[in-house]
Amino acid sequence: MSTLHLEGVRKAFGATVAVDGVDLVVPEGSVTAVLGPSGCGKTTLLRLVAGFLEPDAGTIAFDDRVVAGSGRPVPPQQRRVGYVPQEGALFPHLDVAANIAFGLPRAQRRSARVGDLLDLVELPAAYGARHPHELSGGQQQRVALARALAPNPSVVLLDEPFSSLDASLRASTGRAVVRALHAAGATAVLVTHDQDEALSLADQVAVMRAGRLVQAASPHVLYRTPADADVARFVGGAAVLDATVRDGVARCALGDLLLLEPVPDGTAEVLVRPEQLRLGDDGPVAARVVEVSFYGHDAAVTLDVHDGPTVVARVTGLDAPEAGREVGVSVTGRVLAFTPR
Ligand SMILES: Nc1ncnc2c1ncn2[C@@H]1O[C@H](COP(=O)(O)OP(=O)(O)OP(=O)(O)O)[C@@H](O)[C@H]1O
Repeated sequence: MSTLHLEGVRKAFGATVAVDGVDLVVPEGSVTAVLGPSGCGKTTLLRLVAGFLEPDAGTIAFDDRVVAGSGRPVPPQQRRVGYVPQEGALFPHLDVAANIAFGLPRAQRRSARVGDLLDLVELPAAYGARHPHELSGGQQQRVALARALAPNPSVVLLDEPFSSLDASLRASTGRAVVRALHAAGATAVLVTHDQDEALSLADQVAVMRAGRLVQAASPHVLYRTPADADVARFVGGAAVLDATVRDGVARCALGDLLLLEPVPDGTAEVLVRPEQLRLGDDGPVAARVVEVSFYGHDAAVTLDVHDGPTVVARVTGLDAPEAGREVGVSVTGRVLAFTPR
């Protein structure tokens, strides 16, 4: 496996700049999720790494081996890239073992490697004799990963691999796939527009917007210190409130809040996450509960702050108030402020 380096990578289709000067490093043996809304350039980025497209500018390298951007590009079949598409694209007429072995040199096709790969993706060896239509969608995606890992690729690329699965299968398949990637020591890029998937599965999340890479960081850092208010809103629930900052304190509709990182005095926007809001009778800010989405383990409570905006609090299911109630709101922990650009 290799460390993947992208430097100044650009790709336009006519007047549409799909990928606009992207710099990104995916360290060897780690998983990076590329996260962004539809049309922001995620798939184009993946296709550039795979070699299905050539960049207009910039370089792509696997360790110090430049595969695009300097002289003749290395063709896809010589890049040693494993590709897992949205729906497994398994060969329906071949059994699972033959599907996995397809990517191996002929001499190795009957070796124990197929069994090892089934084991790696946590499927029983007996499944080798099944055909794809005898597997669930999640199992098919695991086979697709096993096939991609079979020839020991330098980099594994996964293009929205769980999007066709229902919610419960998506989470468990995602975890199994990431365990298999880590066990194989794979360097992987996972494209997704699902923030929960990106935060819960990846070592690094790279957020794209309109072709540009806006921030690449660990899930924890991204959630806690997003680069700007738009990233904050895109990654997790967020209330972004107008504020006035003075001496490290932001005054806003939710009271006087301490800042996580200093910003200059003056106008700013502050980020308050739903789980930072506490509801009770004695909170300093008065609000009315307008809606409660109850999920059992927790609940999303929509609040109309008196003389202020509508915000959402996330509380444990046991603490969920009833709609129509008047509550007092307080904010726990420090908040991040963004100054106007
Ligand atoms: N072959 C192409 N010809 C022309 N325009 C293209 C081509 N491929 C992509 N684009 C455009 O480039 C932009 C980025 O597309 P891309 O498929 O990379 O986005 P995406 O983030 O993967 O979107 P989605 O989540 O919907 O798959 C879009 O505006 C798209 O219309």
